[in-house]
Amino acid sequence: MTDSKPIVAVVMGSSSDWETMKHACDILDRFEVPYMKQVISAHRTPELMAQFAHDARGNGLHVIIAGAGGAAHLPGMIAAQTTLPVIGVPVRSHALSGWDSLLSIVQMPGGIPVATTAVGNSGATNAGLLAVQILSTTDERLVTALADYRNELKEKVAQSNAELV
Ligand SMILES: Nc1c(C(=O)O)ncn1[C@@H]1O[C@H](COP(=O)(O)O)[C@@H](O)[C@H]1O
Repeated sequence: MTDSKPIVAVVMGSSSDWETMKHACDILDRFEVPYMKQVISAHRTPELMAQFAHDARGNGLHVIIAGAGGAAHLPGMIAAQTTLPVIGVPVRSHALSGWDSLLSIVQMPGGIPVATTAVGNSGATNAGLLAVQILSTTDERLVTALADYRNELKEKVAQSNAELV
């Protein structure tokens, strides 16, 4: 994380979600996007969640990434209280392998969107990338950095094909 004022927040329902949510932070680190990370729970800390959501735009945030598992109400409840874009990451649950997390996040009522990713680590990676892509609409440095990232993906595929023969 850089020392600049955070423009992305990565929040999660429990510290047990960190193993997943760190993948979003890895992307933000790579693209040198300043971010904050915090455990906030709609269930366990409802007042903190409401305060965070209400203050988010005024505090300079541009995008919120919210990860939660099980009855994953956190992304939707934050989205209900801010007009910033909210990206929801369904964390894989033990009991139901993340189906519960996914369905809790994805089925938002019309009017209050949450951009929902895939379950688990690659979902968190994509949440980080989607945040960077949103920020890139007003930041040319990120446009170039995203193009470099896509080229690296192509090179990795070419490399894996070279190793197949
Ligand atoms: N889904 C939520 C919310 C919420 O949505 O506000 N708060 C905690 N949790 C989830 O409970 C799971 C188990 O948490 P613990 O490991 O702390 O028992 C975590 O995946 C967390 O995201």
